[in-house]
Amino acid sequence: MTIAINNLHKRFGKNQVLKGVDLSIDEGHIYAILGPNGSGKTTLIKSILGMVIPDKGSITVLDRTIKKDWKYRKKIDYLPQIANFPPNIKVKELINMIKDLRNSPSAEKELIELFGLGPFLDKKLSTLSGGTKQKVNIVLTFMFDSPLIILDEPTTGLDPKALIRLKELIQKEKAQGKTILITTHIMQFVEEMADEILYLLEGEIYFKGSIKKLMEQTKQTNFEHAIAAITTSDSHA
Ligand SMILES: Nc1ncnc2c1ncn2[C@@H]1O[C@H](COP(=O)(O)OP(=O)(O)OP(=O)(O)O)[C@@H](O)[C@H]1O
Repeated sequence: MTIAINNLHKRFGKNQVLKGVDLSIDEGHIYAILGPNGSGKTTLIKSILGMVIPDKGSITVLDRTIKKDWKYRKKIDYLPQIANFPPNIKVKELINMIKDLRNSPSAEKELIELFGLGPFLDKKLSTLSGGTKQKVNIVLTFMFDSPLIILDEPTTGLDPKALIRLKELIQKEKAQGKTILITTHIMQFVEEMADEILYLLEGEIYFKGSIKKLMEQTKQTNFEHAIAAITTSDSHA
């Protein structure tokens, strides 16, 4: 099992965001973490990354309890929802900086080509468009070869060509046996990419299963409608 989460709780002040999340993630699949705005998707992801400290519960990543060992983070490639990099550095400086920090083999050249970033390498980050910045973030995420990939809203700002490239890239990683977690509000992306849906609601995993299972349980023929119908049907995990 790639990730095992038991009875995870997290509160910010009076806001109890996670109220006992139980979850197991198997190797080699693409999981879509879904749920309404503010349901705790990013909080769950950050807990797995050790960036949010849970109040209660346990998380193991690649068979290690994460509390005791931060080194597991080297095995995760993470694309944050909002990346805050220094605005005055150039794209190639940023790529080199991240390479130095990770000190692992990296394959940035092919990715720079894939997303047409060659002409932007000498440009400062502050001068890039939102979509171009996202392409840079995608390069930074995928240039390492980690068994676990976590993508928080990866499609933000991407044009159709870049979106196709991203989808191909994710499928390629899956074919290599990697485990991929994705949050997104783009249901077409989920329908095309996800093997399994994890639906967070009111601090718990409300539904876990394939798209087929979701359609059957909600008695819907359209995926977007099935997602919208989760809470009104008897789909509780
Ligand atoms: N560092 C923090 N301090 C205080 N509250 C926080 C913090 N991080 C998240 N929250 C709150 O926790 C709740 C869940 O936020 P989170 O970002 O995990 O939701 P989400 O499901 O990812 O939402 P979205 O779909 O809008 O991205 C929200 O009410 C948010 O305001």
